[in-house]
Amino acid sequence: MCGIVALYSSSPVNQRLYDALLLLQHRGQDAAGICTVEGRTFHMHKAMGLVRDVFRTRNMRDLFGNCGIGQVRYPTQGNAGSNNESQPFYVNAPYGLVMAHNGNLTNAETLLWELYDHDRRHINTTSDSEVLLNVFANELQLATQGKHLDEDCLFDAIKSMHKRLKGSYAVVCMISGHGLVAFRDPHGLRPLCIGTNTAEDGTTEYMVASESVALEGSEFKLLRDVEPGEAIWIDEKGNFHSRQCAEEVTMAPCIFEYVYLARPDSTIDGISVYAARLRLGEKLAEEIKKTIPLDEIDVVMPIPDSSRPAAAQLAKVLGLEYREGFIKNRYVGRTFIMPGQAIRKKSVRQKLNAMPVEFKDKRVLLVDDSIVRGTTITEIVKMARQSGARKVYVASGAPPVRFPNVYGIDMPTTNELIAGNGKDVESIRKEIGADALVYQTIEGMREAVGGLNPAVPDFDCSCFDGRYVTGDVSPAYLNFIEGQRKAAKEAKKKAEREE
Ligand SMILES: O=P(O)(O)OC[C@H]1O[C@H](OP(=O)(O)OP(=O)(O)O)[C@H](O)[C@@H]1O
Ligand SMILES: NC(=O)CC[C@H](N)C(=O)O
Ligand SMILES: [Mg+2]
Repeated sequence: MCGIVALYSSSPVNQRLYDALLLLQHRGQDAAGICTVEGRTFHMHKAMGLVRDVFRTRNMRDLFGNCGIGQVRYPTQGNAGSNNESQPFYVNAPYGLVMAHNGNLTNAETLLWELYDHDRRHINTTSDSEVLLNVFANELQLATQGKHLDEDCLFDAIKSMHKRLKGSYAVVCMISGHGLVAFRDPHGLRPLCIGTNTAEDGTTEYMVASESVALEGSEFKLLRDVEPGEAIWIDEKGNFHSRQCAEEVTMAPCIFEYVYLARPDSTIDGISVYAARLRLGEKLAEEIKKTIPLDEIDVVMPIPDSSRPAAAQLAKVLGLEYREGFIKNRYVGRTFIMPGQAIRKKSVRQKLNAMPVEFKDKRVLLVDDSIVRGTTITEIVKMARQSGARKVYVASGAPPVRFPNVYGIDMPTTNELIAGNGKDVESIRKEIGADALVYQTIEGMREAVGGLNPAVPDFDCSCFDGRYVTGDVSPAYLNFIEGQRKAAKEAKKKAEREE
C-alpha cells in the first residue's frame, strides 16, 4: 500500500504534487519521489525517507513542468531501504516512460524471466514495480509498431498488459510527449480515484490519486473512482479518454483499506472510510455483548490513531464511558508499516504513552482496529497494567489476521502473524496478556463495510479468510515468498555482521 498521485495542469505542478504526497504519507514512509515532465524532458527526484525529508527547496525548484506523478513507498517486494527501488521508475523506450505503482505483482518472478528471455529487457532492481513498467513498455512498443500513438493502440497495450499481470496494481504513468495514463487491476484491489478542478485560465486540471483526501486537500473535486480494469488517458492536449481494458472484471477491493490503511476522511469506491469504521465499531459492540458483562467494563479506550472512530462508536452503542488513556507522540509515524520487527517494537513505546490517572484501579476495554503481528497490543496491555489497570480487556475491529497478504500489505508469512497457523483466540489472549479478547467476525466486517455500498459486490479479505481473489496464489507460492523473506533476512544479518 503505497500512495500514488498524478497531476495534469496548465501551470507548474511540483508544489501540488508535494502537498498531495504529504496527504498520502500514511500509505508509505520508506521513500518518496516526484517526476515532472517539461516538453519531452523528465525531471525526477526520489530518495529514502519521508516526504518532508526527501524534498529540499533546491530539489523542488528543479521539478519543472505542468504534468507529473509522485509516490510514497511502503515496500512489499524487493529491497526495503533501498534508494534504487524508490519510485517513480523510468525507462527510455518507447517514447520515455515513468511509472508509480501501488500494489504487488504475484507473478513478478515469471514475468522477470519472460522479460529477459523473450522481450530482451533489462531489470536493474528487485522491485516488482520495475517489472510492471517494463511489461507495459513492451506491450506499448508492440501496439505502436509502425503507428502513431493514439487511443486505440494505448488501450490495446493496456489490454495485453492486463493479460500478463497477476496481483494488484493501481498505477499512474507519464508517456513523454503523450500525457498521463492511469489504470487499476481487474479486481480493483488497490484504490485509485480521479478529480478535476477548473484552473484560473479556465482549463480543466486532472488529478489521479490513491485516496480522495489527496484531491480534496488540493481543492480538486472527486469525479469518480477508476473502475477495476479501466484505463484513463489524459493526452498531451488535456483531452480525457477512458476505456475498460480488462476482459474479465471481478471487483473486490481490499477490505483492509477501510480497517486500517486509508485515512478516515477518504472515500474509496463510494464508501466513506470513516463511516465504515463507525460501523465496524457497532458490529464489534455486538460481539463484546456476547463475551464480557458490560457492568464489568469501566471505560473504553482507543489505541491511537486508527481505532478512534470504531472505539468511540462502540462505547456509544454500549453506553460506556470513552476516554483517551494513551497519548500519541505525533512525531512518530505509523508503526505497522515500518520495516523490521525490532524498530516496530521500539516505536510502540516511543509513540504511545499511558496516562496513569485513566487506568488506576479501572477495568479497561482497549479497542484497536486490527491485531496483526501483535506488536502493538502486547506492549499496550503491559503499559495499561503498569499504569494500574485492574482488568485489561482487548477488542479488535477486524477479525484475526491468519493468512499472508500478497496484494500490497507487508504481511508475507503466516509465522509472523499472532493469529497465524489457526491459533485459537484463547491462546492469543494468553500471549498478549489480556483478561479477555474479542474479535470482529468476518461476516460482521463484510457487512459493516459492504453495507455502505451494495454496488461493491465483493471484497478481498484474504488475510482473514485465506481466499485469494486473483486465483493464482497457491500454498507453493506462499512457501516461495516465505523462503524469499527468510533468505533476505539472513542476507541482511550477514551484511550487518560483516560491517
Ligand atoms: O499487531 P501489529 O502488528 O502491531 O499491527 C496492528 C497495529 O498497527 C497499526 O497501528 P499503527 O501504529 O501502524 O498506525 P495508527 O497510528 O494509524 O494506528 C494498527 O492500527 C494496529 O494498532
Ligand atoms: N505497497 C506497495 O504498493 C508496494 C509497491 C511495490 N510492490 C514495492 O514494493 O515497492
Ligand atoms: Mg494503530
